Amino acid sequence: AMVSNSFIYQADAVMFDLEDSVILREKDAARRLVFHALQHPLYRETETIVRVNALDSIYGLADLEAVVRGGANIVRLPKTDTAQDVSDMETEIARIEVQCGRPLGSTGMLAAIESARGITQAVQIANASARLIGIALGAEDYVRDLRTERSPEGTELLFARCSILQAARAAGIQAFDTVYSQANNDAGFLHEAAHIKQLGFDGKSLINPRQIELLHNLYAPTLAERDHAQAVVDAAAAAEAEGLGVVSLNGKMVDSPVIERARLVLQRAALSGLRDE
Ligand SMILES: CC(=O)SCCNC(=O)CCNC(=O)[C@H](O)C(C)(C)COP(=O)(O)OP(=O)(O)OC[C@H]1O[C@@H](n2cnc3c(N)ncnc32)[C@H](O)[C@@H]1OP(=O)(O)O
Ligand SMILES: O=C([O-])CC(=O)C(=O)O
Ligand SMILES: [Mg+2]
Repeated sequence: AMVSNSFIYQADAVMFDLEDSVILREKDAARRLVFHALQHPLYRETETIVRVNALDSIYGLADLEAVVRGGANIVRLPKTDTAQDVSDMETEIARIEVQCGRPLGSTGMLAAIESARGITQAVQIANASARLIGIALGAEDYVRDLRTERSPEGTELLFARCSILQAARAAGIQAFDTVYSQANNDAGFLHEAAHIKQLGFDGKSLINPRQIELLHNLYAPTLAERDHAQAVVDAAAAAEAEGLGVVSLNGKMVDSPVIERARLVLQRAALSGLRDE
């Protein structure tokens, strides 16, 4: 049921999971279901990501064949520990693209880091392939590896989150935060989401449709913020036309970091709309 209607919820992307939310005896059925969903006309307008099983499992290669042939936009690698994991997956994706006649390089990749070993390798992982659109944290597996559990403050995840952000930004790709597992705890979700937005993450994996609007609303600027950003971008354009590097807007200096931030606000307004004051 979820596969047949998840496009209606207006998430930024829909991620089908073949890995840890699918029990072993359903792996083949799930793969077939996802293969067909990817080709359904109703998913054409949606960015599709599929989390496949790792290549060193007995399901990984079959998953990848179905997902690339089905035309997924992005393959999510679970439990990425090394840059080699990314390269191995990329080699197989390229082979399948050629074999099935898809343009070489058309399938993107997103590497989830879910272990202490992976976090130590975050920089190498983030630079392992030109196909990588981003890297992500998988916190449930990560805290298991650390021998702790998740807390509301997320102290135990701070090092991993900062490592992922640093590595992603240095590589020029996106950084995505992990799931918040309590689907009915809106306050807890919002607390964590505000924290990861402040750290600099581009977004977050969600497990339940109720979390979509909460996250969009958090990332969406207010009308005042959007208008201010527009004024900054307009002032910058006027300054550039006059050959000036720095300009003042209502007495405040507007230079290139301020302009970049204003562009991000406008981008988020376009993606997520506006939130109430
Ligand atoms: C550690 C990890 O690996 S996490 C990543 C893998 N796991 C997942 O992705 C889990 C996906 N999410 C879920 O299975 C469920 O949302 C749960 C188990 C967390 C909560 O289940 P429920 O309490 O039954 O969900 P809820 O009652 O809110 O569902 C409401 C509606 O949303 C739909 N829905 C719920 N979750 C999703 C989802 N992730 N994607 C699409 N639709 C969904 C339900 O089918 C239901 O639709 P309906 O009203 O048409 O019947
Ligand atoms: O990647 C995620 O956010 C979900 C996951 O597998 C984990 O937390 O271990
Ligand atoms: Mg995991």
